Amino acid sequence: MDREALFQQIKKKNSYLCIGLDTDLEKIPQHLRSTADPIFEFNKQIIDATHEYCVAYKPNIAFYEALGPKGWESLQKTMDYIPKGLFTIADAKRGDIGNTSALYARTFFEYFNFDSVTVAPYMGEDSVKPFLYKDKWVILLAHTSNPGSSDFQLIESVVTGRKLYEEVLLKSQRWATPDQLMYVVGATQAEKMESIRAQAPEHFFLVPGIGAQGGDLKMVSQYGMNAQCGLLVNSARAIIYASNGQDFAQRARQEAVNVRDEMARHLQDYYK
Ligand SMILES: O=C(O)c1cc(=O)[nH]c(=O)n1[C@@H]1O[C@H](COP(=O)(O)O)[C@@H](O)[C@H]1O
Repeated sequence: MDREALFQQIKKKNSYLCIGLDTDLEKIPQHLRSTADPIFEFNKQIIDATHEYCVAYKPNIAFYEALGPKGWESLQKTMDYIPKGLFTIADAKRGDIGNTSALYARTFFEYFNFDSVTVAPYMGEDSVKPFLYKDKWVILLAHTSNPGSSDFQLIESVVTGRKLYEEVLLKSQRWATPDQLMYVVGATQAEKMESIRAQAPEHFFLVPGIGAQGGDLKMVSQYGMNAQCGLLVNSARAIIYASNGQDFAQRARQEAVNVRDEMARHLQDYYK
């Protein structure tokens, strides 16, 4: 899916919500656990209940690979089930020497047919470039949402005066256009959103960290939006585990509607 098509989806649905399919056997409702494929059954019902209110789904690969071959099978079935027109993100945080990255890219783009994959920039250009496929996206970690993000990402270069995440933003823009490259910017970094947006004015940002991690959707939207929206804001646990009873899908839908309604207001404010 290209940038314009993504923007059209956002406008059509009045939403830039990405739902994280971080599906954990320990957390899904009891009544699903005896089904043949509880992970897929859960995802299927979540997708049915929420797909009208979001523009993207992001399965975090850890939840699937932890289950071995059965987990990969649940992932494949989930990918086949996600309706056409929704953007898909393999949250795999990969990146290795070139020939290995090329195989990771093949896994997620060719085998599973994801639109995008999250990639760690630490190993540099030759580890990222194999993920640059026609009509696919690299989503590069820039400033992440977790407490440890300050360990390395905020280290300032004595040569350039820039922080490491700022170097990532600056240098990687030479590797790919905003039609192929997005950045991960944590919602918990909302106070830096304005300056990050200034450093990457055109790119889409994948913004995880609202909901369970307490990030601020209003600030993210106010400072992060650009002319093509430029935001995919992710929420996983707060939506998919809104209830662990029989009503889990209905409650997930209600949470998704609530986030969508707030997003619709932010879009209206920006484009008025
Ligand atoms: O790349 C990511 O998606 C990601 C980057 C980041 O900085 N922080 C972050 O939480 N994530 C992912 O986003 C999801 C957040 O889930 P919730 O906190 O449950 O909404 C998890 O799958 C994380 O792995």
